[in-house]
Amino acid sequence: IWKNNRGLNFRKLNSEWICQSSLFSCLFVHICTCVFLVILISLCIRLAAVGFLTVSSTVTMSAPFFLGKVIDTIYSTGTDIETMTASLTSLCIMLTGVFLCGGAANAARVYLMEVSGQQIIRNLRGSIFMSILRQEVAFFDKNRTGELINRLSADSAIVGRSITDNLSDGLRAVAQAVAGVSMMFYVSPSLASFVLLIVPPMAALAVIYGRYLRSISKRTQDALAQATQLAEERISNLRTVRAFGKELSEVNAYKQKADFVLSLAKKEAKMRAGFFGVTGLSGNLMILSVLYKGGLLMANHHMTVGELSSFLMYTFWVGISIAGLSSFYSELMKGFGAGARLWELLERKPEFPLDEGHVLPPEQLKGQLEFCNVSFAYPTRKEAHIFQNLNLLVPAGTIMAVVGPSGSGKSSLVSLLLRLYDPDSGLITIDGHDIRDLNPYWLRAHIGTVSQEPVLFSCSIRDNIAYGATDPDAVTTEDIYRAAKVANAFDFVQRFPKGFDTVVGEKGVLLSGRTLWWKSRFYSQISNPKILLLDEATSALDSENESLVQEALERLMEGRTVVIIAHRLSTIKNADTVAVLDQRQIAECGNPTELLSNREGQFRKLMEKQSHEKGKGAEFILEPYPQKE
Ligand SMILES: Nc1ncnc2c1ncn2[C@@H]1O[C@H](COP(=O)(O)OP(=O)(O)OP(=O)(O)O)[C@@H](O)[C@H]1O
Repeated sequence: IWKNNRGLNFRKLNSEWICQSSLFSCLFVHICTCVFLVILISLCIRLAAVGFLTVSSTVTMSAPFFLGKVIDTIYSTGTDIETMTASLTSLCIMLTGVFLCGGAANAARVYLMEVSGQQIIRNLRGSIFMSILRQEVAFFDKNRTGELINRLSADSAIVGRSITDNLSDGLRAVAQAVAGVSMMFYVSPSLASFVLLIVPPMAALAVIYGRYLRSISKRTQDALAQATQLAEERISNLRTVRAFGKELSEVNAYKQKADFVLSLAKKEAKMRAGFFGVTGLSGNLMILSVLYKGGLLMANHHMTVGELSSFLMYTFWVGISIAGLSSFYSELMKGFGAGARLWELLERKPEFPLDEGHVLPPEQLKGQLEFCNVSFAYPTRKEAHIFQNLNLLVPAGTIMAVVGPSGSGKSSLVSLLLRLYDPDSGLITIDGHDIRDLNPYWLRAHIGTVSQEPVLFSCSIRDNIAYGATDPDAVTTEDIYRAAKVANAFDFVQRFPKGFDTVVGEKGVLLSGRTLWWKSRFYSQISNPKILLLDEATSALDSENESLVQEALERLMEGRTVVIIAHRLSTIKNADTVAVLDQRQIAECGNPTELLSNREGQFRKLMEKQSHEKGKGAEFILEPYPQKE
């Protein structure tokens, strides 16, 4: 306002504007404060965890030094029982206090790391889920559901664990190894240099092992994703599996996939066993060499018994830390292996961004649809062209029926209009605007679809209906009842004991099959779209339901641009125009009665074929074909 209205008289600003702007600034400040606090708290949690880690590691690593002092006290005080008791008591009381602090710090560290680890996994899963849902439809043609679910659940858990709990344990092992080695040098530099000769060969072994583990972990997660993919597909299509009696062969197929996972796990186990065997052996060799060389140093009075004991304990601790480090390294490499695909998924930019850089058309939508020289092939089957230079115009407010043989591309037209795919060349426009320039959310909100395979989510019928609205929370019960009445389904749903609160099962199977799927999907046209795409809308209905739905459809089609994709005469009887799809183009387009009167025409032949299939003669088509008034 300051920039654009320099001549603005501030006295003229009304109090409502001032109230609103101060409300917005308050809200803005509140949001900023909340975000800042959340960041501060999570930072504090991590800092506190690191603090507790430092305290617990310092206490742990100082223990051998003080225990060595206790031993030396025992030796130096000789046989004077009273002095020894006094010295030992004070030393032990002091050390018990220190150890208590160390124990408490360790418990706090484990708790904090566990909590922040779970937070990281939650955030990771949220980001992956968002990244999956943002991808274009063609991505889901190439990547199967089961595989993606495996990435979301199993892979993210492995990656999360490897960078949280594991990282905390790894940091602790590093801190303790560094402190232990330093103390070993402090207690006896010559003994330390001798013992640590074993480290370089162990490090080389660890690098080789890490590389192997990383690649095998990637292969294992891929194999697991394939097994999950098979299971997901078969479980979600259980009725087909049961109908063909394929349970046993499917179990065998799954077992084969699981066997492959097992064989990879066995390879990993062999490698792990070898590595941990070698690290265990080297730990014992270190202890042995300490005793050997340390014994000699003691004999030459270069070391006291307390120093040797401290050194021995440090060697134990360093050994344990190295074992911890190798398991940290293994888990980290496993995490990297499992994470490779996750990063790909997180990094992947969808081919059509959901909302960036798009505009809303300035004027009110009328609903004219046009395909201009459209050529298209599915990204997974680039060689099979679905359309080549296809042209089609659907004037605003008219009803166009698209017919054609199976596989001619009728449903593909709908997919292109919804911008689930982009054409390879040519233009698709709505009111003259290229749909690629329009905001996809806006586009889909103004196009209502009733698809061949409508799906219900496993929640109440009420929630399923509200799902179609732009803001489901704003949908009132009256809106839901109205949508159901328009769809001729109000009485039908009210007959359920819980009415609109009836929870439907997976894919709506708790209700009476496909009839309800279709109807319920239809309720979701609650957003009152200007353009309706009906894909095989009534193909799954019995005659009673078909007439109910037909009646509802007729009511709904009023004043909208409608594209009906159907084979049936009954479903296209209201059409103003019929377009026949064949050979990747529109073969015929015109008034249905005129098209039917052409005996050599494609539409006539299609309809004749259908009426013969129904056991009726060709006359059937011409005689009762309803004339639109
Ligand atoms: N996602 C996809 N990926 C690759 N090919 C596809 C995809 N969807 C459909 N097809 C293929 O595109 C062609 C046209 O399919 P489409 O479903 O549009 O035809 P249709 O005329 O609606 O068929 P029907 O009447 O049998 O439903 C078919 O050969 C089909 O196998």
